[in-house]
Amino acid sequence: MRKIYLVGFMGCGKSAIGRRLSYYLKLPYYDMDTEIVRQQGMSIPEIFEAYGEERFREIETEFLENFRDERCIIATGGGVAMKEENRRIMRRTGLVFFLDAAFNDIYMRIRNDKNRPIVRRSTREELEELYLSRRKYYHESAQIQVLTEGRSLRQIVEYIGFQVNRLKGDDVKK
Ligand SMILES: Nc1ncnc2c1ncn2[C@@H]1O[C@H](COP(=O)(O)OP(=O)(O)O)[C@@H](O)[C@H]1O
Ligand SMILES: O=C(O)C1=C[C@@H](OP(=O)(O)O)[C@@H](O)[C@H](O)C1
Ligand SMILES: [Mg+2]
Repeated sequence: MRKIYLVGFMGCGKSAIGRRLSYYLKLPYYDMDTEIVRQQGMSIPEIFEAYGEERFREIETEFLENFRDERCIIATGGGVAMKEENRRIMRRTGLVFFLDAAFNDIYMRIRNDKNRPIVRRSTREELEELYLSRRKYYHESAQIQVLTEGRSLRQIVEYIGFQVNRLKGDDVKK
């Protein structure tokens, strides 16, 4: 059962695109953060505060391991692709898209967001450093890179939809 995973840095559009792609491809959609918040009965900042980031990372892996075998779209959180185990699970069970966006655009979108604890605790410089250090892992996890700069959500959805249909049933590089 092949899933469609969206990976990339905070604010690259995983959640917004996942939701729209779900209508476009007529597939169920799940946002990992939303699912984890529901499971835990706490917001993301509350989980970070109460259990620490490490425990949040374990919860993410547990989610990927245990999620039902269903053809669906999953928007990951921006840190999910950092763990080798997570990358392995995603590539084994689906097609992974890296939504690549420019740091300046990302920063404008996330800088005032109170719901992202990493943004709250970091300076712009620290976030840019994190953005640069994480790129390698987004590349490693994804079979397909999507350049989103200067593109509307609709254009990105249509492009991903096209790639999904093109690759249907094909064996992509694991
Ligand atoms: N290509 C884009 N064009 C316009 N707005 C975008 C684009 N990508 C993301 N956004 C907007 O940026 C904000 C953050 O996106 P979001 O989907 O929450 O990112 P992520 O889930 O990757 O952290 C949302 O308001 C979203 O609509
Ligand atoms: O990049 C990260 O480490 C995180 C990204 C967030 O998801 P988004 O990428 O949807 O913002 C959320 O999982 C959490 O705040 C940690
Ligand atoms: Mg999101």
